[in-house]
Amino acid sequence: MQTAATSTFFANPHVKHLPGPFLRPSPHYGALVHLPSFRNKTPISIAMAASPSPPPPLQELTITRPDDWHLHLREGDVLAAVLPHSAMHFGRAIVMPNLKPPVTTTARALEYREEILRALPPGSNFVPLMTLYLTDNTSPEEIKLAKKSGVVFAVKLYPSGATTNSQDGVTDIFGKCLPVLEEMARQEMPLLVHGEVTDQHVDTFDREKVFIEKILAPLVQRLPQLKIVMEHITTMDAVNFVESCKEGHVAATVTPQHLLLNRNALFQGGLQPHNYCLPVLKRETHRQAIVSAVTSGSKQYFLGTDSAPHDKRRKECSCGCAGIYSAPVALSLYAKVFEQAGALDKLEAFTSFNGPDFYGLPRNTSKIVLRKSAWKVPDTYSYSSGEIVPMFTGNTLEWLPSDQLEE
Ligand SMILES: NC(=O)N[C@@H](CC(=O)O)C(=O)O
Ligand SMILES: [Zn+2]
Ligand SMILES: [Zn+2]
Repeated sequence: MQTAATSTFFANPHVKHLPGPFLRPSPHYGALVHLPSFRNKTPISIAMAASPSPPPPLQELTITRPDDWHLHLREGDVLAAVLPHSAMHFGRAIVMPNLKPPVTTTARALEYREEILRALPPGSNFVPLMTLYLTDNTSPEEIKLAKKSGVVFAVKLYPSGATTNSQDGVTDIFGKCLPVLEEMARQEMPLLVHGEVTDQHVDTFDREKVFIEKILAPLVQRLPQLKIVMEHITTMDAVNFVESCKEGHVAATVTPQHLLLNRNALFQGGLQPHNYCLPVLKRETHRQAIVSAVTSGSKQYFLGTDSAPHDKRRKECSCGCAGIYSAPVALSLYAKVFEQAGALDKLEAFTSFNGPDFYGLPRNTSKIVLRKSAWKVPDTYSYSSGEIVPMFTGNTLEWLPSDQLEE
């Protein structure tokens, strides 16, 4: 048992009564399930435990193929290792630009896009949606180029020092970036925000709330036409802020960890580096506010895993880095959250409609199936220079996503 939240992880008072034409018995329960093998890219089989008797109702859920609106793919051997996990189930992903060095120009975004396309498994239709990393020196001209390229879909604001590879980020948004932001508003290029202040005097757990007060609220006032996505929201304050803004202008992505875990998960039985991400997990009341918000059916929230792979050695050390690798488990976990809230009928809008609608992109036309079928998360995924530990490592999850259905 890894976290506080897992104690209720499989308790599910709603599932027997779920309505909806998309739910039907699955013939696959209790069979061998196929999981991707990281090392050799061929499927491996994991034998599942026999179901207790009487077995629970068997179900499957068919939804429009989801997209991931916040994803870290990295480069080189890590990219090659993690990309298949996203490409298997997601149609598109907004790819974060916080590489070393960061993706600050359209020319670099085009190169990075090519590298991603080359690393895709054969036959994959996955589409990377590229982003630029905003700096104090980004020019309005660069925004025009980005828009014209047709492959850059957003610009990312990292307050300098706020998170992984943010040292080249913005030091003074109002002092240095207003002309660029005005150009983005003109070009309808969304601003994606890591919403935390970096002032060391501000308590870590308050950094999102203070960012909203000091930066985000004044920014929305100043540039009401700029589309803004508050990424990976973690607090009730963020929910209240998003909902105080106009639908279609301000939205938020939500990660599986901020829906399923509270800050106890960082300390459960000892320090848990694989539950450490930024913004850091918050107290239970905040988690509940976020769950209520995303399961309400509001169009202002959409799926963004913030899947952020780091080598095991860089997580399990004296100064571990921030980021949770969730790509292989994210869809199972989102389904779990909506199921626990009795809101599985709202899952598809969150995973597959609200994101493209906000970005002004078409929704995917193909479908995927989520089967109510237990599967075990691998302990680690090996790659050529190390290992990556996934979220909920070694745990058994339900809602196994299956391959693409015909269009
Ligand atoms: N979320 C994280 O904890 N880490 C992300 C950066 C980010 O999204 O802030 C990473 O790139 O590792
Ligand atoms: Zn971030
Ligand atoms: Zn991120």
